[in-house]
Amino acid sequence: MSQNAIEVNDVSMKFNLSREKVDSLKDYIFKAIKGELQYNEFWALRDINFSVEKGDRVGILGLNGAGKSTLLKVISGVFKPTTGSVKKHGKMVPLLELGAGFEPQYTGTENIYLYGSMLGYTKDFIDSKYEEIVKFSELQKFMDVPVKNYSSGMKSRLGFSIATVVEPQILILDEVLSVGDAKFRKKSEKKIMSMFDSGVTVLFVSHSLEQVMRLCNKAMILEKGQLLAYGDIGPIAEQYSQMIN
Ligand SMILES: Nc1ncnc2c1ncn2[C@@H]1O[C@H](COP(=O)(O)OP(=O)(O)OP(=O)(O)O)[C@@H](O)[C@H]1O
Repeated sequence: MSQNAIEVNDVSMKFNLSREKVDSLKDYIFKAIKGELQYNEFWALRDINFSVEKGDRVGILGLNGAGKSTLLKVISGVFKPTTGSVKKHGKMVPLLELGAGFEPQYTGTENIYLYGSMLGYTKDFIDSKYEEIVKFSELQKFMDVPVKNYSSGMKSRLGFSIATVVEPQILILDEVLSVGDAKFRKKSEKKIMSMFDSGVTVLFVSHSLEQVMRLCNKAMILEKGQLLAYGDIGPIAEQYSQMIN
C-alpha cells in the first residue's frame, strides 16, 4: 500500500490566451473556421513534482496568479494537465468554487439533489443527509426559493454544507474557509477541523499565512507556475513571510 495520498508527476498546464480583437461572435467563428485565430501560449504551471503523504495537511502559498487554483483544479480532475500526471489514493472531495454548479432557476432543495449527484452522491445518500445539510446551511426558510434569489454568501453556505456532508480521505480546499459571514466562517472552520481530526489528507489554498500555520503541518510556495519550495510548515512559512515583506 502506498503511503502517498497524492502524487504529482511532471505536471505542466498551458492556456491559450486569444490575441485577437474580435468584434462579434460571427467574426470569431469565421476566424476560427479559417484557422486565423492567434493565441499566446501561457504556462500557468511548469514541471511540478511532489507527493503528499497520507494524513499530511499541506498549505499552498503564493501571490495572485502563481497557479494555486490551477494546481488544485488539475489535482481534482477539473483540468487535464497539458503534460504529466496525477495519482490519487483515496476518496477525494474538492471544495473549489462552491455552488458554481447550481442551477439558478431551481430551488435550494432541488439544487441539493442536483449538486449532490454532481459530487457523486446517490439519491438514497442525499435523502439520508438532507436534514443535516439544510440544518448546517441555516437556510431552512429558503429551501423552496430559487437559488437565483440567494445572495452569494447563501449560495456558498449551501455549497459548503452539501460538499462537506461526506467523510473524504482527501480534502481539497480553495479559499473556502472565507465563505459566508463571520459566524458561518467560524462554523465552517470548526467543521473542517473535525475532518482534520479524523486523519484526512488536505491540500489547502489560503491567502492567510496565519491560517495556513494554524491548520497545516507542511506547505509549498508557488511562484509564476513553478514550485519554489516544499517542506515542513516552519521553514516554509518563514521563507514566505520574507517574500511578502
Ligand atoms: N481558464 C483559464 N484560461 C486562461 N488563463 C487562465 C485560466 N485559469 C487560470 N489562468 C491563468 O493562470 C494563472 C494562474 O491562475 P490561478 O487562478 O491558478 O492563480 P492563483 O495562484 O490561484 O491566484 P489567486 O491568488 O489570484 O487566486 C493566471 O495568470 C491566470 O490568469
